[in-house]
Amino acid sequence: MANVRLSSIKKSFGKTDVLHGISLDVASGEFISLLGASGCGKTTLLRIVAGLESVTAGGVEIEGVDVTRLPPEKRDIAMMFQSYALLPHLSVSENVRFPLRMRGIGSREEQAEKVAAALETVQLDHLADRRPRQLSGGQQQRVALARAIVSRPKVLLLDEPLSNLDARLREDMQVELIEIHQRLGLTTIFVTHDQEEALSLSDRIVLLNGGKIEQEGTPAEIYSQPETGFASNFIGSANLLPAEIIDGETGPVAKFSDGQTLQLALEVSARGPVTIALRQEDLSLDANGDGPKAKVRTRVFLGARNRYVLGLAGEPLRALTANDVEFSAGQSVGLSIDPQRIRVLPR
Ligand SMILES: Nc1ncnc2c1ncn2[C@@H]1O[C@H](COP(=O)(O)OP(=O)(O)OP(=O)(O)O)[C@@H](O)[C@H]1O
Repeated sequence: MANVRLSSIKKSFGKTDVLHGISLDVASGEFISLLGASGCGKTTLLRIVAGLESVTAGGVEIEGVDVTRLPPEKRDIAMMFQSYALLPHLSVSENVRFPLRMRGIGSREEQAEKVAAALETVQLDHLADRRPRQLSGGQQQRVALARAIVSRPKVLLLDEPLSNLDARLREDMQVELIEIHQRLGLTTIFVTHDQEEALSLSDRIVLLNGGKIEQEGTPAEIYSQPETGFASNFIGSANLLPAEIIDGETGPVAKFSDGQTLQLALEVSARGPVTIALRQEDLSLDANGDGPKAKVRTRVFLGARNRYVLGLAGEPLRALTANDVEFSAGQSVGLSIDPQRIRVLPR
């Protein structure tokens, strides 16, 4: 049974349609990410699951029970936001106990046991008596996480919970979230606009675009088989180039507007106008390469890598290389790419 089932959810605010019919099953114990650009409706969808927002049409089921009209406290879910809103006058353990108290779950002793277990899960048991202001941002984040998991909700909803943390802490918390999820097996819906975060954390990614599901699949599927230009560009920020597929001497080739061609995999059956998606990290540059020639426009030094911006058939083309690959502006370089890594998308 699906743990969470969303059926044809629509949401409008006044005359603005924000969600256009979202259907989604989340399996028990699954970690799913709602990924998309700002304004695509991720938070609205999460708030609908939580019961903080009503639907305009459609329904929400949790473990087979229709909860569409139930208030948040009757849904057995927990939500953690970007701003974690701890109560400043309460200690860490009192903050974590708060949802148990509000819902009258268990005796005082049972509550204390649950609080201790939740604090241990997020490795904060030694700071139980501190006040929030005596903690670092990352520690406060963990208190909020402990508070969210203390009642072992059926569904854990996380809305960009790591976006206030600096890069290093964020990576640590990502690893911690994965471990906690593995240990507790909570069904989790995670909202993010960060593709790397979605790729590294999720069992499944649901890519949203303008209030609709653009594509869903495992991180590997979404990364290596994007089905649309939007998906290719959003995940791994691919280069999207207009081209025409024609039959070359050794199978299909993509012909660009300047007449240059790029070899495609033999099994590509499309012919005619298409969009070719080339990932930045899949392109190799070689001064003497025999692939299509592109002209170097700029180089951006990224530390471990270089990003080159080149021009191919009048279109900008970005390529990531090792940091010791040196070309100068204006230089013409040959491109090569494994034909299997080239995605052909309908135009
Ligand atoms: N209460 C509201 N009243 C009117 N419009 C709203 C309301 N809440 C959200 N919206 C609009 O709905 C759209 C989707 O908002 P939502 O917050 O769900 O997007 P999001 O994908 O989570 O974006 P972000 O990553 O920026 O939070 C936006 O255009 C937003 O302005």
